[in-house]
Order: sequence, then structure tokens, then C-alpha cells
Amino acid sequence: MDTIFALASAQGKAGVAVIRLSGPLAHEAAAALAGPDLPARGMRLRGLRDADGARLDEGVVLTFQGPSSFTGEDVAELQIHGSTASVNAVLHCLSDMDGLRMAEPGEFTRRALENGKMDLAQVEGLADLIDAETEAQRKQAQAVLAGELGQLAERWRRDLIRAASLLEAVIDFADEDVPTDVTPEVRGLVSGVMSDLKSEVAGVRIAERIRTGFEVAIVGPPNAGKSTLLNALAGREAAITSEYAGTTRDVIEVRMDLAGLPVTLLDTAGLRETSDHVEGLGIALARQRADNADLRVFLADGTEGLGIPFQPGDIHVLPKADLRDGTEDGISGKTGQGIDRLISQISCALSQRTATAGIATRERHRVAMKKALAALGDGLAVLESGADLYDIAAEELRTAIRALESLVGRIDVENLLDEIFASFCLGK
Ligand SMILES: Nc1nc2c(ncn2[C@@H]2O[C@H](COP(=O)(O)OP(=O)(O)OP(=O)(O)O)[C@@H](O)[C@H]2O)c(=O)[nH]1
Ligand SMILES: [K+]
Ligand SMILES: [Mg+2]
Repeated sequence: MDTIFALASAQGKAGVAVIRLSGPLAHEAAAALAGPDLPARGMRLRGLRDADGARLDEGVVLTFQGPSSFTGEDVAELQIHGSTASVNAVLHCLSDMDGLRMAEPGEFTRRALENGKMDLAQVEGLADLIDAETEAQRKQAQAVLAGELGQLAERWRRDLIRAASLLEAVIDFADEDVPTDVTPEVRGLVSGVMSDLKSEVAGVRIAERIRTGFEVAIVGPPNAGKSTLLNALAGREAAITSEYAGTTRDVIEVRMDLAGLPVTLLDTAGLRETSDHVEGLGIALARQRADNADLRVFLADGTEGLGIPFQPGDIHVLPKADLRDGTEDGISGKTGQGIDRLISQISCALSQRTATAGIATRERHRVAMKKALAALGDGLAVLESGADLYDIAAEELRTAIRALESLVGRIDVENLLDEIFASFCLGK
């Protein structure tokens, strides 16, 4: 196994940069730079020198001993001054050492996966955490990184292995007297897993939104003040505004953190009948994007005649409240009136939906769980058919187990069979 190294912190100027090494020569390589007698596991402040003894930098050397490390291998981390030149000098020295090479992207994490330090879902959670920009994303990524999906999948797997082993027992001892009918217990185990799976599958779409962001479209007739509102929400001049009806044509997207939720606001063309070809294209695009958005804010006196259906949860507000007499519940992009209330309305509407988010966060998870569900449904149907097709039912359960194992990247049929027979004791 190669020893790999890479800059683990971000490129560029910083107070501190972290260079990470992992593999059998990690400690030896750290000692070549920082001097001998590094602890197997600990921290030292040392001068770092190149092969000729010239000083490179001074830094903190952390050593971890496998398997108690991120990758499961021997690991060393060098915390040095975060300048491009210092980092390059140390990386250069490391690449000159025998048996060391620069790590591929994600290679430390891949080793962690291969050494059983994390499962595949946790690897995905780690990637999400690194990408997280808002509080909701951070919390969701932390749950996945903590292994919650793996634990859930493990529980399902145990139940299904138990169910499969009950069926196997009937098959293997078909000639003998099997004292009890296993069908009720198998049915109970399988339907329990199926109901969990259904709610997780239903929650993936919204969990995926938390991960990638919600789209909120601002719609209304021309000159309603949509672009002015977008700018007020974004806190910058993201869109052109003017007194000319039909100013906005393309969809303008502004990504923001809205009370902890990742939201992309869409400013769209004013909706009306028009003979202007280009404006018509903009209006068609506006309708399409608004239809597909997670939420629509209608900036209009009424929502009729705009050609976009008002969907449950959508928000309707009266524009240009500053020009109206005695309207307290409208908004004004110009004066800021009602903007805070609009923000909390949007975040409320979206947070209500996030309550149904599950632990599974990706299409990959959804596909695997759907596959498991289908197999379990088939297995139950076979069982209920009354024909003694236990082997076929057991095969469906095994298909479901394999699909669930792919959630966490563990597909090992041998292991599954071992467990089936180890967990099952007929007692005779
Ligand atoms: N008094 C007042 N004027 C506003 C307000 N919002 C926008 N306006 C003005 O109304 C005009 C149209 O504003 P825009 O933001 O361009 O309206 P829009 O809905 O984006 O218009 P289109 O892109 O053409 O559909 C501009 O002259 C704005 O200055 C508001 O809240 N109060
Ligand atoms: K306008
Ligand atoms: Mg506009």
C-alpha cells in the first residue's frame, strides 16, 4: 500500500495549512522532516527540515496510529504556516521521498471506507458537510455522517435476515416436522421494514431539497415590483428594475440563506398577453420555471389570469404597499415594509415540508430503497399466495437485503449466508 499525502486545508493564503499523510510510511516521512522520536500517537512542535538540513518551517506534527485514525492507517498531519510557498516546499520534499506519492482526490476517504472506518452513506454525508452552506444542510449532513442511515439499514437488514432464515429453515427441513407456521412472523418482519422504507422513500425528495436548495419563484404581472423585491431580499442589485413594463425577460437566480434554509430565488418576466416575440419567450420560461419551483410568491392584486396555478402553500402578497392607503399586510420592495414577514412566511412554508425529510438524502438511496420495497412486496405476495413457494419468497428477501446493503456499500453475499445460518438455531 502506497503512502499518500496532500494538502488537506484549502489552497491559498491562510494562518495555518494542514498537510496530511496516510499509509505505512506516514510516521517515517514525518520524522524525516521533523526529526526522530515522534510519538506513535501524539503532538509535537518541531522545526521541519529538508533532506539537506535546510529549514522549511516550524509546525505542529500530529501522529495517529492505525487503526485509530481517519483512514484506519498510520496517519501524520503537519500544521504549518499557510503560505503557498511553505506548503509547496513541504509537498516538494515529500514527493522526493521513496514510497510516497500525492493522493488522488478523495483517496483518504476512500481508504477510510475500505478500512471500514465509514460506510458509503457516511462518505456521502462527509461530502455534503463539506459543501454545507446553511444550518439545515449542516444538520442533515451531520446526521448522515454520524451513520444514522447505516444504522437504519442495519436494523432493516437484521429483520430481513431473520425473516429469510425462518423461510430457509422450512425449506431445509421440509421432510421433517417444523413445529410452527413461520408465515405470521415473516409477514410481521417484512411489513415492518416495508412501512419504514415507504416513509424514507417519501422523504428523499425533500431531503434532497435541503441538500441542493429550494427554488422560490417571484411571479406577477409586469411592473408589479418583482425585481425590486428580489433585490431587497438579496440585499444587492441582482436584477435591473425600471418603470418600463416588460423589463425582466430571462430568469434571474439569486442563491441565499433564508432563515437557515438554502433557497434559490427566481425573478421572472411579468406575466401578460404580448405580441412581442422575445417578451413572449420570457413569459413562457417564467411559467415553466414557476410551475417547477418549490414555492411561488404571487406579487399581484389577484392570482387569476396569470397562467400559473396557485398551489397549496404558495404565498400571495399585495405589492407596492407604500402606495396603498391603510394596507398593513402588503409589501414594498422600495421601503422594505413587510419584507421580514415575507421571509418568515417563506421559511415557515418550507420548514413545514422539511419535517417530512428522512435520513436518506439522495436519489441513489431512493432507488435502492424502491428496489428493496418492490422485492419485499413480491416476497409477501408469494407468501400470501398459499402455495409453498418459500424458496421464491426467500430469494425476494435476499434481493431486498442486497439492495439495502448497497445503501452503505456493503454487498457481501457470503457474509449474508454466514449470518443467516449463524443466527438461526433450530435446536435439534
Ligand atoms: N412605490 C413603489 N414603487 C415600486 C415598488 N417596487 C417597485 N417599484 C417601482 O415599480 C417599477 C417596476 O419595478 P420592477 O421591480 O422593475 O417591476 P417588475 O415586476 O420586475 O417588472 P417587469 O420585470 O417589467 O415585469 C419601478 O419603477 C420600481 O421603482 C414599491 O414597493 N413601491
Ligand atoms: K419593470
Ligand atoms: Mg422585473
